[in-house]
Amino acid sequence: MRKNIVAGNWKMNTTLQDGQALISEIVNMVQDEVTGSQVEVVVCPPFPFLSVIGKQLPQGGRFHLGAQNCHQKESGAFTGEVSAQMLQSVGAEYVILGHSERRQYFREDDELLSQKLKAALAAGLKPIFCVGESLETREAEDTFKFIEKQLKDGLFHLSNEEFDQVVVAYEPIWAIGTGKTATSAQAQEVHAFIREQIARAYDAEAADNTTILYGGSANAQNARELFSQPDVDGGLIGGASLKSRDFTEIIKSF
Ligand SMILES: O=C(CO)COP(=O)(O)O
Repeated sequence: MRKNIVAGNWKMNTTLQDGQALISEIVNMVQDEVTGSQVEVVVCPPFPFLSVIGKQLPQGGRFHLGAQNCHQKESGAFTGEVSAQMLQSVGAEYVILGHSERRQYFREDDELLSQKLKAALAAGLKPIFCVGESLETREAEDTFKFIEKQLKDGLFHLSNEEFDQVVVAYEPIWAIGTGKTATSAQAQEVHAFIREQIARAYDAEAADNTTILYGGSANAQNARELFSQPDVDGGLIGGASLKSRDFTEIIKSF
């Protein structure tokens, strides 16, 4: 079902102690200040903190725990890796897959991401599947073609039932960590396009029910404008999710 979600991707930041202090501030501020709106908050700390941070989140409310990656296999001799089932067992409900940093630095391609998606879904996790073009692709006016291919090759192999569990995040690479946010019109244009592709691959109902988040230099100043767009259902926030006041303001932007 389509929801409003603000997700914080901490990436490889904080110590456990700093992360605990951050989340306790966020929880307090959100509980004091965010009233009425149904926005769901997903916190995605690094693997070693998941269990501890998860326990700090008020249960049964708007807060949910997410991970930033998972391995494609259920278990076995894969030293240093973390399975979807492990994440589920420590309380994660979501997992980010296909982030451009993983595609770029860890060479995750559509084939591997398809396997990771299957593994996440089999473990009962909800994937937050990221797509997004580089500056070069945008300047060559190939954005739509590129996004269409990422969706087709990485995501649309899922069955209707599987796809129901997926949140899509549009993260233009040129906007990530750069301070260059997509304008609300640029975001809306691509979000509407993604929804159209979902309607084609599945049906209108699936398209209407899919939550599509925007990510890339979203902050307390621009969130309201971005979230006011009809096809922008929330944000996947990097840098600003590490500052309790900024993150709370973004949550309040609905
Ligand atoms: O990559 C992002 C979230 O996954 C966005 O990062 P920034 O908000 O730091 O640009």
